[in-house]
Amino acid sequence: MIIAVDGPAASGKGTIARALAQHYGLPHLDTGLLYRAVAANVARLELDGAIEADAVAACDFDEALLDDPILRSDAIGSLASVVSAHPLVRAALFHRQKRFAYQPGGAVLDGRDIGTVIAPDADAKLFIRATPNIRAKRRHAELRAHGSTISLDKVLADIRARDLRDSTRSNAPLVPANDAALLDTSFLSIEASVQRAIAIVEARLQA
Ligand SMILES: Nc1ncnc2c1ncn2[C@@H]1O[C@H](COP(=O)(O)OP(=O)(O)OP(=O)(O)O)[C@@H](O)[C@H]1O
Ligand SMILES: Nc1ccn([C@@H]2O[C@H](COP(=O)(O)O)[C@@H](O)[C@H]2O)c(=O)n1
Repeated sequence: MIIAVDGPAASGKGTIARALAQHYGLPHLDTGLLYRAVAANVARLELDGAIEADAVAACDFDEALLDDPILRSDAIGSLASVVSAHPLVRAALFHRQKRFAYQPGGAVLDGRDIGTVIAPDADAKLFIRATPNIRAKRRHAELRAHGSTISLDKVLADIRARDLRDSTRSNAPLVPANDAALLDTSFLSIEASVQRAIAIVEARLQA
């Protein structure tokens, strides 16, 4: 079974995807981490992420980078959204994601284009939403808990900029797949969001 979980920054898709993976005993891939690793590599090599050739040169990153806490920073999230707009960067990461999705037994993937591009025939597709203000508050609390001193206003501005960039790029934009179930977590607890997500998957499996 393949479960695709998409949605904008800090909507809760990763939290839900991890819980679904645990519930169904499936492996999980946070595809945003791959783009964040490219961004961190761009920064490390002092390249310009807005230049496609520079971003492509950073796609060959060390696997250990995926565990580096630097990937969780707000700045790397924003740079990831810049490098991810380049078609050749998306092409460089495409097969890895596809292989993960179509491995024997299935998988859960979360990102921006899982239901539309990576696994268009996924058994269940969820598109997770929450208001920008609520997403910013959640992400701000998370960053602060990890020692960041970033302001809530800056987090909100970055989330709005990222939403715009991710949803208006020409290649694999952030849009719900036609057959995705929409789940707004704005006024749901994590527990309630996960229960709704499981109910959606169950309904899809029985359809
Ligand atoms: N329903 C919820 N209620 C309160 N907090 C939540 C809820 N869902 C997620 N969170 C918290 O919000 C933050 C962002 O959630 P999460 O990392 O799952 O979002 P995401 O969409 O995967 O973000 P990213 O943009 O990094 O991919 C985390 O700190 C998480 O614990
Ligand atoms: N399937 C994906 C996943 C992510 N991106 C881009 O990466 C940025 C960081 O992603 P997070 O999920 O870790 O926030 C995101 O803003 C997207 O630009 C993507 O394009 N496709």
